[in-house]
Order: sequence, then structure tokens, then C-alpha cells
Amino acid sequence: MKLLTIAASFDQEITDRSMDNRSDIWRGVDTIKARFIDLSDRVWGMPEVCYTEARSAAEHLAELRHQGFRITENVAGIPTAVMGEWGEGGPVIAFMGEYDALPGLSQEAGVAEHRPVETGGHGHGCGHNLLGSAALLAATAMKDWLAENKVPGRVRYYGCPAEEGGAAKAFMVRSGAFEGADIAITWHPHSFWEVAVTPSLANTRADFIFTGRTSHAAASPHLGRSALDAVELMNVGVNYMREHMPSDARVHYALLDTGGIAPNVVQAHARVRYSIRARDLPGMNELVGRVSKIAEGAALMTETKVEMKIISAVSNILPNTPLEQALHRVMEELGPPHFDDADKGFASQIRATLSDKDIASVYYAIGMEPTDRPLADFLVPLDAKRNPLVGSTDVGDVSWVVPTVQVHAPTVAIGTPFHTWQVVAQGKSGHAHKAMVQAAKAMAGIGIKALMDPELIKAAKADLQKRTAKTPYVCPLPDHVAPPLTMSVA
Ligand SMILES: Nc1ccc(C(=O)N[C@@H](CCC(=O)O)C(=O)O)cc1
Repeated sequence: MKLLTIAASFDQEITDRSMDNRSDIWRGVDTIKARFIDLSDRVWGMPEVCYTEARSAAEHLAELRHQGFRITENVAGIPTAVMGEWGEGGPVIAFMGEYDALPGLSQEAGVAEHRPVETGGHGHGCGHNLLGSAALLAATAMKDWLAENKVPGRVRYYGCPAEEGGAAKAFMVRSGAFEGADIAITWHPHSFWEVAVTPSLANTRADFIFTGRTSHAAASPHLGRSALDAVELMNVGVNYMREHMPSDARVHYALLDTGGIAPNVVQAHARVRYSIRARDLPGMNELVGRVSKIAEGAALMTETKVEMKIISAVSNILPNTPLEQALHRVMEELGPPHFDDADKGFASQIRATLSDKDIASVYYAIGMEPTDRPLADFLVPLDAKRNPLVGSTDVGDVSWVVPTVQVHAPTVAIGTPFHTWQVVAQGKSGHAHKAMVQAAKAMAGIGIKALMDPELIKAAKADLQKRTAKTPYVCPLPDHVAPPLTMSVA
């Protein structure tokens, strides 16, 4: 902490001192950022999907050890989940990182054309290489600041695997891993520089496993009962349900087992995975019930048997107004990343691979008319007239038990759709590195603000209390469901 030279009034003193804290911590981020940019690039180069992030988690663990955090491995019984804590007493500020990749998105870095490194290989199509590394950078800068200024307080870094479909944070919340945290801070790569205020959908992934009876499809079709027919009928039934569900609900499916490759063998087994999403848990549970009735109907029609197996589930995100407002002020003070001509040049090449609709769609989400800028150089107003187009995230479950806030930082050319090769291609770019450092500064900035201002933590907790008073958190994971550690290898 700097000694104060100008202090016109007590209020002024508080403001000036907290400004000083933030500029100190931002300098701290700059001092150590190179290690974390390297970490992000290394994780980019070892893309590992859903619960198989052994090397990526080991990289994060090694950095936590190097920085002197107290380590908890195997969080919630998940081998690729890790937690580090540093400090004593005071409030507990939690930073959450991710490092899982996506299947099928292998792509070279730094080129503006689709060029897989390895056909069918994985890739960081959601930018989680940057996500985990910048969250660890923020946690480390905060730890250094606490050490230097001898301020009581604890900082935690949660290394969270399997955000893409594995709901790791929901399992971690269920196991009590977030107990004791006063606030939770994270970020996500994005087109824009803003406080993340868009809601997310509660989401359950469930497999419907049909069993029939095999038979010769020409000689004795009347003796066979087709599990594949049942899957087809179930999908038709669900497609008819669509008209009669809330317009913001989403239901989609993937065929995991179609029963074999021979049309002349009646398919005795088939499996379809559903993702069933709604704006809140009661809405989602109702839809899960309806989809499961349709599955039973399909089994009845085909004289097959059906078993429903929940794979994972996440809650919707609860906003936190005091934290969002405080973070917005921090991001205003900090400003967007400063991109240079090389950054803008590469982003313009990526932009040329996008359609006008891709670009219009992200501007529509923040209620703005499209511009020609390749990269975001402005802060989206907190009260922008948003038209959110939303997915789901396991950050949702954390937000129900700990006041949570998230940064969006512009790691990609404006309009880049996520889960595409273009995100992977930009994952080690100059603009992604600058945006990840800026995200770390915003996270460390709000972290230090909360740590030094007990009123902010109190207000954040009161906001959470108010939002959950009538609808307490009920974990969407049934008790018997364990983390689906082998879901991506099955
Ligand atoms: N800031 C973001 C957070 C999540 C996602 C995302 O694509 N999540 C997946 C994961 C879904 C889940 O966890 O249930 C999805 O919506 O399909 C994208 C941006």
C-alpha cells in the first residue's frame, strides 16, 4: 500500500487509497504476466477435453506450487480439479479458471483459414487456455499484493475441468469445495469488454438408453423390436413438444449409439443424449419430466425398454448487482486492452472469414448497431439494451452459493462465433494475450476492492440471500450421479 499524500476528506482518502491498491496490483500483473501467457500457450498446445485434462491440470498445479499456494488435489474426487489457497485470516477471494478443450476443433494458430493441426484432433475453441491462465494470474497478483502489504486475507484459485458438458463446478459445489469463499470471480473470452450480465440456462444432459430384441430384418421382422425405431420416435415426439415449451428453453440431442451398421439386423440397442435447458431449475426439471415421458411413450410404442441416465447438470447463473456495479467501475478505470496494428491486422483477416450475420449477431446481443472495428476498444455500458443469446455454464452453480461476478474480455475479432476454428486460430494471438492480461487486471482489481471493502462483500451476500430467499439452491445433480469422468472416452 502506498502512503497517502493528498487526502482532502475521509471519503476522498478511501477512494484514493483503493485506486492506489488497484494501480499497484495492475503493475504486479504486468510484472509477472509473461509466465502466464506462456502457460496459456502451452495449454493451447495440449488440448484435452472433458475430464481428460491431465497435462493441463498438471501445468496449473505446477504453477500453484511454484507460487507457494497450499494445494488441494483431486477436488470432489475429480483427478483434474485442483485448488490452491494462500494467506491467513481476512476475507476469502476465489478465482475460478478452466482449461478444457473441445473435440474436433484442431486448428493452427495465427492463420485465417481452416487448417487443422491434426485431423479430428481437439482444440481450444472456447478459449479456456486463456481463461484458466488469466484467472491464475489474477490470483497470483493478488497473493503477491497481500504478501507485500502484509494485509490479512486469503486468495484461492480453483482449477476447474470439464466446463464443456461435464458440470465439474456443480460437482465441486456439491462436495463443499466452495465453502468459506466470500466472493467468486471469473471471466470468459468474448468479442467485447464488459461485465458479464447475461443470464445462462440451467441444463441437464441425460442419456436415454433403449433396449429391444434383435432379429433377422427380412426373415423374422415380426420377432424383432427396434431400439433405433424407439430413438427416432422419441426424437419426433420431442420435436412436436418444441411448439409447446417456453420460447427461451432449448432441447437438443446427439445420437451416441444407433444400434449397429447392418440394416438387416433389427437394432436391439440404441442411445440418444439429450441436453435439456431452461431459464431456471424448476423450468428445466419440468422439461426433463416431459422429455422422459416422451421416451417412455416411444418405448411403449415399440415394445422396447428405456432407461434414463443423468450425466451432468448445471444451474442458471444468479446475477449479483453490487458486484457487477463495482466491477463495472473497475473496468471503466482500467479501460479496454490497447491493441496495436498487428493485432488489428490479424483480427481483420479473421473478420473476413465471418459472415455479416455473425458480426450483426454479437452486436445485437449488446443492443448496438454493427461497426467496422475488428476488435473491441470500448466498454459496453452496464445498462445496454441487451438481447442475450445464451448458453449454459457450471459457473451457475457457484453463483447460487457464493456471490459471483464475471468479466468478458475481447480475445477474438468481433463476431467470432465460439466453438469454431476461428477461436482456436486466435488462441495464441497478440490480441488474445492482451485481452487475457486485461481480464486478469479486472479480476484482481475487483478482488482487491472486495478484500479491502467489507461493505461490498456484505452487500454482495445480501443480494445473494435476497435472490435465494424464496428458492434456495437445490443441486440439479441427483445424489447418485458421480462426475462422468469417462464421458468423453465412452
Ligand atoms: N461464457 C460462456 C460460457 C459457456 C459457454 C458454453 O458454450 N457452454 C456450453 C456448456 C454447457 C453446460 O455446461 O451445460 C454450452 O452452453 O453448450 C460459452 C460461453
